[in-house]
Amino acid sequence: MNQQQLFEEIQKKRSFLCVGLDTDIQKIPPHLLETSDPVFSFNKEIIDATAEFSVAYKPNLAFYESLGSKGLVSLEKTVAYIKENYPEIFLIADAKRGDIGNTSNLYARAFFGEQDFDAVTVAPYMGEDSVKPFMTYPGKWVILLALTSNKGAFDFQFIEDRETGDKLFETVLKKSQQWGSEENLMYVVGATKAEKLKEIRAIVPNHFLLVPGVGAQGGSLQEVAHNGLNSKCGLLVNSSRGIIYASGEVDFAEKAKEAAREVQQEMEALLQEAGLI
Ligand SMILES: O=C(O)c1cc(=O)[nH]c(=O)n1[C@@H]1O[C@H](COP(=O)(O)O)[C@@H](O)[C@H]1O
Repeated sequence: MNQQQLFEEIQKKRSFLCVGLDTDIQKIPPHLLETSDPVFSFNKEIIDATAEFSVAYKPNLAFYESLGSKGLVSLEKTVAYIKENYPEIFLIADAKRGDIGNTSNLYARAFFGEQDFDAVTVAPYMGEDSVKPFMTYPGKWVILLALTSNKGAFDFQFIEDRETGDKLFETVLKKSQQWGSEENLMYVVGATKAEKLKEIRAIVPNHFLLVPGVGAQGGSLQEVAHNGLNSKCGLLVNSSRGIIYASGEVDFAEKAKEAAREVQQEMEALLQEAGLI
């Protein structure tokens, strides 16, 4: 999927919501535990309930890998289900990968060759040769960690370069633009750091940003949109727990739908206000 197609989906659905499929077996409603694949059963119902309000899904690999081979089967079935039933939806593997080039090549093959993800989250720490292998697949995207939503973001990401005065996350944004373009590179910016989005937009005016941290982590969608929207929306805002665990009972899918609709309606108003729909 290219940038224009993603923007058109956003306009069509009047939403830039990414639903995080962080499916924790310990939080799945008890009645689903009797099915042969509780994680997939949960995901399928969540997807069917929220697809009309979301333009992207983001399974976080930790939730699947932690279940061993069974979890990987649930993930594969989830990917296949989305691709078959909702092919217009942008599918992100939240894996935060990155290693020496030879190894990154195989990570890239895992997500883009073996599985049919549209994008994968990548850590920039090991530099250019660790990131570029993910960019060799046409139509596929790298989503590079820039300024993350967690407290630990302050450990390294704000360290200033003595020569340029740039903070580390600014260096990541600037340097990585030599590796890819706005057609294959997005950045993660946490919603909890929304006040930084204006400065970030000055460096990357046209790139899409994946913004996690609204909902359970308390980031403000309004602030994210006011500081981060660009002429093609340029934002995918993720909420995981705030949507998929809106209820832990038999009505979980219905409640997830309501939660997704609520966010979509707020997004629609923000898109209208910005003249994007
Ligand atoms: O790369 C990410 O998606 C990510 C980056 C970041 O800075 N902060 C962050 O929360 N995430 C992920 O986004 C999701 C947030 O989940 P909720 O807090 O439940 O909405 C989790 O899957 C996190 O691993």
